[in-house]
Amino acid sequence: MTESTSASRAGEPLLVIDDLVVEYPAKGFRKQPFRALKGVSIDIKAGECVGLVGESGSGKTTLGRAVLGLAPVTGGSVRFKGQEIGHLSRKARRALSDEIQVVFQDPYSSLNPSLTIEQTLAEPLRVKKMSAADSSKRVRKLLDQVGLPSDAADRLPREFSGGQRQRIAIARALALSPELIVCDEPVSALDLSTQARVLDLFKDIQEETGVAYLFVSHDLAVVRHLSHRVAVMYHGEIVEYGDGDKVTSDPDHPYTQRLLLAAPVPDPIRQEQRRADRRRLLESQREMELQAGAV
Ligand SMILES: Nc1ncnc2c1ncn2[C@@H]1O[C@H](COP(=O)(O)OP(=O)(O)OP(=O)(O)O)[C@@H](O)[C@H]1O
Repeated sequence: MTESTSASRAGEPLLVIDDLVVEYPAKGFRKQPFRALKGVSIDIKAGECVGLVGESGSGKTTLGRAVLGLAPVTGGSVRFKGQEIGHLSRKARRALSDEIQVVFQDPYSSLNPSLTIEQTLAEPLRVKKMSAADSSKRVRKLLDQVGLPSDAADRLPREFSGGQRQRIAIARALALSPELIVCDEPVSALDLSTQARVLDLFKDIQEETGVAYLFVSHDLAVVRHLSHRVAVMYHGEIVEYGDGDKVTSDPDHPYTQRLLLAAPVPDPIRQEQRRADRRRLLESQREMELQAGAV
């Protein structure tokens, strides 16, 4: 970090994304670069969970990748603790991995099938030159933190269910005590009851460690569970951003209202009411568009 950036940004949130533009280069049938993020601004404070919702293709994963220094940033900035991280070399990115970690969607492909759980969790510790005894202690502590028995250490990923594998992935992300974890749809591949338990685990871990999350999901109900603030993304732009309860229960933007009404609810009568509300909302939006001559 340069002195000038750290001094001039004193007191700013942990992560500040400011007017971020990401463009994927032209390739194959695409003759022009594709602008996946069109001037996105959000911030995350230490210990906070910011949920990022939007439909498939809206740019959520691209934003998560930008925070990990893995997206082709062409404008704006991503600052972590005052340091610009949008354009890091591979070496600088590796150094930052102590502080920013990631949990991916697929618990089946994100763990190396030939490594025991102990080897998986000890890998980042070994890179940090932790002694074998300390590493073994840390692995037991991590397993305990994510609710797995210590004898899980000697087993292989294939011996675990999807939910348990996601717990192992979370333990791996926690190994170096990061300050921020990018969670990219971490419960989408799990059944509903397992989702709820893993979401509770994310919440407990945040309370215990003070880690911050950028929590990406297409599902408003999922981000509602643990987000202090929620950002809604639509076609590469943030269309609504604010208090988590407000955005997920009484949103202002028509796109968020549509997302909310599209989310299934277990009660069939409420579900039918939602369908009717959704139809009315779509009709009134269509009318407004016609009046404005937009269609
Ligand atoms: N490597 C890439 N090269 C070119 N275009 C890409 C690349 N990755 C993503 N895109 C495009 O950028 C847009 C945003 O994709 P992104 O994966 O960020 O969306 P998303 O909201 O995370 O969707 P999903 O939930 O389906 O993963 C999409 O139109 C996608 O096709």
